[in-house]
Amino acid sequence: MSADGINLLRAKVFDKSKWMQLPRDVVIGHGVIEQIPAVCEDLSLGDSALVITGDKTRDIAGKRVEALLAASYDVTTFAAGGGDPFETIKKAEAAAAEAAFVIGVGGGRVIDMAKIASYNTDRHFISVPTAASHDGIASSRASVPTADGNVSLAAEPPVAVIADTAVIASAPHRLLAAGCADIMANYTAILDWELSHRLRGEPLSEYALTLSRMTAEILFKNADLIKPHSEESAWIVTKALVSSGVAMSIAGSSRPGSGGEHKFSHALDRLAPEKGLHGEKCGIGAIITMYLHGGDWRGIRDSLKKVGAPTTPAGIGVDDETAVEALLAARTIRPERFTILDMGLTRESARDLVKMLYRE
Ligand SMILES: NC(=O)C1=CN([C@@H]2O[C@H](COP(=O)(O)OP(=O)(O)OC[C@H]3O[C@@H](n4cnc5c(N)ncnc54)[C@H](OP(=O)(O)O)[C@@H]3O)[C@@H](O)[C@H]2O)C=CC1
Ligand SMILES: O=C(CO)COP(=O)(O)O
Ligand SMILES: [Zn+2]
Repeated sequence: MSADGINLLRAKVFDKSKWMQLPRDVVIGHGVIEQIPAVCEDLSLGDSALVITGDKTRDIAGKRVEALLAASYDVTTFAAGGGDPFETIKKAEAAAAEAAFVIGVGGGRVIDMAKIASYNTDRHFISVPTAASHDGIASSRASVPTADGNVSLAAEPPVAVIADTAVIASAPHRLLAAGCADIMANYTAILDWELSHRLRGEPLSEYALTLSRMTAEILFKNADLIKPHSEESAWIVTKALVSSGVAMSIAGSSRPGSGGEHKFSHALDRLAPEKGLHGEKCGIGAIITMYLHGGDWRGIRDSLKKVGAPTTPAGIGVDDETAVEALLAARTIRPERFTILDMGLTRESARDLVKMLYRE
């Protein structure tokens, strides 16, 4: 099924896509997963819950969420495994239609699936991230891969975020570092947005832009504090990811957090599907787009190194020529989203950039 098809699945009573919807309860800390029943009660969400969770994350936290809710709610589980994402979303929607509210327990893919299923069935959605790997934790957008590159769809923002730092700190450090990289990419995303505003008259939200930049700045300043398997680090990064997601909800688009570096990442999703995490690819892309903007690309590279994120295509097992292809293909993904990569990049200049900027 296509991205257009998925929008047709939605038969809403009213259109909330232009509303600024933000989470009401944000609970971040050690052991807070145990507070899920209290949060559900606080929000009076109804008496039946659908838990959407992943293959690995079900054991990590999904089963615990099911057990905690079972005492007071009718609980059904939907396993969001692999396969065609739109087919899986369609099945998740059928399950969501039978429940009063939806809980997504997992990484970015699972959370996006849960928020689309919630949006298309008008159900409240609770976000329970098992990793601080992406800034979709609290946003009103969902990113779904298609043959033409990722599409960014309007989706249900979480009415609550419950982020247990004990769970998040136990995840492989690579996931946390990817979350840092996804946020550092905000720097170049907003430069692209400003460029498009100046050159093309694209509307700009000062609030969303400022929040996105401030979030990146705070993380940038705290990069030395980000350590593997530390709950303090999990707390710092998760708060930043929530804040970045709120910027997207304010803007009503992913513009504050997604520019040319994200298009590069989406191009790699197609050209080298099994290589690298979303945030890792965005961080690597941001080094080049920051250089092209004439900004502090070394600062981005050094901060990525500090938090333990890769800084070269080789760092995620991608060869230089594939990175060149991805830079060129990036422009064809969501061409309406103007970025620095639309400013005259050639194959020759892409090769020079990859050679110059991706030396260790
Ligand atoms: N909506 C938005 O605004 C945004 C959306 N995104 C989207 O998010 C996705 C990227 O998210 P990301 O989390 O990097 O990737 P995934 O959701 O694909 O997760 C990566 C892997 O990590 C596993 N995992 C998650 N938590 C843990 C844990 N605690 N311990 C061990 N393994 C764990 C997952 O398991 P499992 O198999 O259970 O899933 C999966 O195998 C992309 O699809 C991207 O487009 C990114 C940024 C913003
Ligand atoms: O990843 C995002 C922000 O970090 C948003 O995703 P898109 O690039 O698909 O809009
Ligand atoms: Zn991202």
